[in-house]
Amino acid sequence: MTIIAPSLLSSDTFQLEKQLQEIKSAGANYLHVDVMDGHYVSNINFGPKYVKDLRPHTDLTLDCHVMAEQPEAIIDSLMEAGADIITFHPETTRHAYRLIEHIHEQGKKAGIAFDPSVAIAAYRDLLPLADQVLIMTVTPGFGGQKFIPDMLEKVQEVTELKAQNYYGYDIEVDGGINDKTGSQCKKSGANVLVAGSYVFAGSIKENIAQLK
Ligand SMILES: O=C(CO)[C@@H](O)[C@H](O)COP(=O)(O)O
Repeated sequence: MTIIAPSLLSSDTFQLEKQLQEIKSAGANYLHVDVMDGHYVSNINFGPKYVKDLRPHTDLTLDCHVMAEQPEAIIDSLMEAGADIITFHPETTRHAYRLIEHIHEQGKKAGIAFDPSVAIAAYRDLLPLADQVLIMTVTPGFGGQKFIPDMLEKVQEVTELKAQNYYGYDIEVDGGINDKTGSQCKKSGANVLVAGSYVFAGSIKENIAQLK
């Protein structure tokens, strides 16, 4: 089954309640929430307060992608606010292994995210612990960017490592995902598709059906 994770970044804040219902009835599974700090990436958007406010309005899995330096400073607040999955970039913290353990101790799922410039080999030792591996298919920071086809090799690499070692992680892709690139990613092994601009432009129902 393909898990569909519409990205909150592309939603219309003033239509959010309606759009949350639309994505849910169209079959979305997660709501992907980008948490940015203006340092690791140059954009700033949602934080723990937003996640806390959002939580009573949706039963979709809140899939928080933390794009921040020293993610340990914000992760506890996100988990307390109701985040279900916390994914961070391992190069942003000194003790990534410990941080995954800490997320698990709070009963949450932990993901590791790979910027297009970061090799899987650099964080190979984290793979057995991860519930989710996020392959960024654009440089993180903004919605509406063009998919980087070379990242399909990275998706294949984590797919092979998963099969060879019986790892349990989901493989998520994020950035420039639409019906065509989503299909390529699925063929390469991805089972979680994050999509922002594609889902929220036009008919949410049809767009999610295409992704599925
Ligand atoms: O993490 C990010 C951007 O850094 C994403 O989650 C975007 O929100 C994806 O937007 P589209 O590329 O699908 O428009």
